[in-house]
Amino acid sequence: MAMGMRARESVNMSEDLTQAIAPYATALHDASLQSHCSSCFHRIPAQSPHDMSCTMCGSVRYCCSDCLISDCEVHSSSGECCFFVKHLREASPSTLTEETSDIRAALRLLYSLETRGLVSSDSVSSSNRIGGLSASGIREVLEEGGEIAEGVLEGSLLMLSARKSRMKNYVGLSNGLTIEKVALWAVMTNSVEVQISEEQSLGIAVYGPSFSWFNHSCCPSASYRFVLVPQNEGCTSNKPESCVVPVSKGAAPDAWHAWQNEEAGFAHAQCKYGPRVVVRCTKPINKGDEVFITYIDLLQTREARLSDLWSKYKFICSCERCTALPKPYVDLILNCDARNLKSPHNAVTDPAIEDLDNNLQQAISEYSFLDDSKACCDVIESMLSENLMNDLQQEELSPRKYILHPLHHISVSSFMILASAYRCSAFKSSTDNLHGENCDFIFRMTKAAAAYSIVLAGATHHLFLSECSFVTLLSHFLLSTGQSILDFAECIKGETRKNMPEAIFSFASCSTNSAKHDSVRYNQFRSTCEKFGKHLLSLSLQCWPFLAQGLPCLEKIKNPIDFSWLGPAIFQAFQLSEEDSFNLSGKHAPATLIEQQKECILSLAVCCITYSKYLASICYGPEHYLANRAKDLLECINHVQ
Ligand SMILES: C[S@@+](CC[C@H](N)C(=O)[O-])C[C@H]1O[C@@H](n2cnc3c(N)ncnc32)[C@H](O)[C@@H]1O
Repeated sequence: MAMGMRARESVNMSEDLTQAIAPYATALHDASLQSHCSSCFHRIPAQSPHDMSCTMCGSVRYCCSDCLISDCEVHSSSGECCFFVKHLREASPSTLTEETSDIRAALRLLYSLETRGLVSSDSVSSSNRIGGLSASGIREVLEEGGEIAEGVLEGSLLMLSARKSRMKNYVGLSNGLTIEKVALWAVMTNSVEVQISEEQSLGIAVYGPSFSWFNHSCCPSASYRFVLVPQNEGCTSNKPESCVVPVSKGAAPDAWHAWQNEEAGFAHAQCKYGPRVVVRCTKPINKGDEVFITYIDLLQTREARLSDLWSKYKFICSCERCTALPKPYVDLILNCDARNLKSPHNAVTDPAIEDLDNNLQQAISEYSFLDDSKACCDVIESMLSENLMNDLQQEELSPRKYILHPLHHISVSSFMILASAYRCSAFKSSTDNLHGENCDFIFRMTKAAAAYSIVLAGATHHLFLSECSFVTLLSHFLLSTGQSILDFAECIKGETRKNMPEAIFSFASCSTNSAKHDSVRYNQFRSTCEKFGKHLLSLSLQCWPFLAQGLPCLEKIKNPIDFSWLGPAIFQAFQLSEEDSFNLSGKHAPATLIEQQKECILSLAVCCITYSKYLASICYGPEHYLANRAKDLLECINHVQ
């Protein structure tokens, strides 16, 4: 038996499908515990006169007395407070570095459900559900063993020990399951990362059926965003009617009971201040169709997506994208050797790709654990120099084992890491550069960051034109591309331009007033995206040779926005003018920095940011942090001009 959500009526893209849903339980990540309020998730200002912390464990902080009062019962009675005290006292130094938000959210969830009488051991045993939330896959994960199973076993023991002092009686289930294991697994498979700014996610939240019953698809029709309740204002629910209703594949009396409970306001009573989630439609949806969100990164091959979903959730995805035959264009292209670009349908997966993937993973871990961005860039660039195609004609004869092209998943992931690592190097260097000795180094790092982020955004845009669920990723990448190009424009601003004729965009965009009924017609959306694409293309034609110069891997890429130079099997996105086609042949644009190119670099930044703002308003609404950040950047540019 499984639950899902379907549309009550036909919905256009860019409409909110749900009201702001309050969480069942939340937990800040360990890294945010000292900087953010454990109740409302707002940042606690330095030296705030209202700031308070738990006097028992000292591990959670609150921004004001209202937040403390609303959270202290669940913090202490769930066992979270005791968990902090015991965990900090008894844990070995190695386990202290492990993230504990899953365990704390599970303690809180269990306490909230138990106090509402929503947990009975019989129903948990028979339905693999707790408080209406699915815990399906728990038997498989424990039988299979491995890291995740160990996490569930160890975490549930810590939960048990934290709850013991307050528990009236121990609840065991059949087959060695305990209520703690089920609650922890339910958190692992139903919780979402709470992201409210471009910084790292703050923590996790578990919502009731009205959010947790949305199933996954690799070509989803909806996205979600978080809304923090304004400080000191409890959330009053004046709820507009939701556009989705549950659908049950089989009889599910317990699940329906939980649904009715949530409808009656259980969650609001529990988490007065916690982050709300809103689901929004990113594609037109017909009445009665199931609505899907995504649980994973969509820019992966089918094999990687299936493996991700199996290891984290224990299900095999059978969505449209995973089962389509022949495979969809994006999946063919993400996974084929450059020599097979002419007939990607016939390509077979070469085992040599695993070595490249391992190299990449190794470089990523060096970057994230050792914070060594230089070593990371060296490893990835040397892999790309060896394996990224030079010229398609010659590659056909090449005896090399595997040849990458710029739309291959290894290349796209490499661009993503390089864009971030170069930006980080430039940033570190500029903060150390008080006397201006590193100017040349900073210039090179900033230019590399801008160039790699343009090709990342260009490759994602190309894939998005044939699979529009990449829209959310594209809006994020375009914003960071715009920011990287702006950093570079700042570096070369010596003789700043006076005007930017290419930067004036007059495309339809979302209204900035309401989040609910901003619906956009799909055809209008497609044509706006194509216009933005053409702008990106014409600007990149002028400045790409200069940006890629000195970066051997990028010099192989003739144009980072339109990839038709890769051959006729590559989906051609734009109707190119003769002049553009001539420029794309790579024989034309100069590789030195001339005045016109400087203008064009800034215009490219403006175009990326404006495009990102448009897409973010569609996916998340005009008040989302992404759209707001884009607005701020555009205002800043206008101000400087
Ligand atoms: C957040 S819940 C979604 C609602 C769930 N179907 C239920 O019955 O409550 C996540 C769980 O739903 C199941 N699920 C979600 N998407 C699925 C899909 N596309 N195919 C099969 N199972 C899926 C998995 O068991 C997953 O762990």
